[in-house]
Amino acid sequence: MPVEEFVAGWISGALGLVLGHPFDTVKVRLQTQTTYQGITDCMVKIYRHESILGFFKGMSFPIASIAVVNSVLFGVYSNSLLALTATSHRERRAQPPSYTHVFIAGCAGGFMQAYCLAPFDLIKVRLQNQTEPRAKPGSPPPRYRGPVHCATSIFQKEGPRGLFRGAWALTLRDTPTLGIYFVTYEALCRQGTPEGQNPSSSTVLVAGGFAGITSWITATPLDVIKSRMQMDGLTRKAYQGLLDCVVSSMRQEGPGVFFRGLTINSARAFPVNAVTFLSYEYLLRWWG
Ligand SMILES: C[N+](C)(C)CCCC[C@H](N)C(=O)O
Repeated sequence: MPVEEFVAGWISGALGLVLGHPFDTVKVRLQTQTTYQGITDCMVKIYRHESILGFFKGMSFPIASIAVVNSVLFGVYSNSLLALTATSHRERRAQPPSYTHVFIAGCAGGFMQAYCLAPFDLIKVRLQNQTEPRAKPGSPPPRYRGPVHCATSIFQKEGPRGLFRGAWALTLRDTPTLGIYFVTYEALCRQGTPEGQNPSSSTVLVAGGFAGITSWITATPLDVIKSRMQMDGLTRKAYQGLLDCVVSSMRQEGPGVFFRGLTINSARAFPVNAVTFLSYEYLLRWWG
């Protein structure tokens, strides 16, 4: 099994992640808290109360976990294509796989990475939702002191299954939308590149950026549900399950609730995925 794809997936994912984390914090807050009027209000409040560090809450853990998550996504994707089409990544420019194969391989990668991502994403969301300023003398300490403390408290209070809270919503969110992600990337790359050649850097940046946007647009409704399920059970249990979360969110807040965080998700998705695909392509070319 070729491993370059796993390593390239990890490095490129980490680069994209740092760039996109501040957007991600704003998004999670908008989706799960009602105290903010919109993106700007949320950004100003985070900055005032929590300083610039507020935007980077919960980042150290995703950086570590992206090693697993992105390498699983890209590694499984590329190896599934190898199984489906019998072509390695080097041969795929000359013999491009069909979009159906790209979609299936993308879904396979998405499904596998969702399970690895679930506990890490849960911890990220819980930490991002802590609004207490850091280390202010006299103020009550936040519920979780950091990622490890967060993981152990969830484990103790909610059991091992607690670490997989929201995992179903996450799998449903990621399986089809990562299929869409790779299909968009491939389609845009092919359109901007003469046959048989490697796409140029600018083509890769644009194709990667739009792949991120289309994938996030389609993922946002389930992203809202996923974040809410992950926060559920912290103080009291509000939802009976995934469907109940969909129905009660819709009843209480109207259909617009499913698009919370869409603008910020898209704004974040372009740079993050442009950088992810550019570094992924270059690392693979560099390794021959
Ligand atoms: C499928 N879904 C849109 C949910 C995620 C796509 C992940 C791509 C990239 N790691 C990012 O964080 O943007």
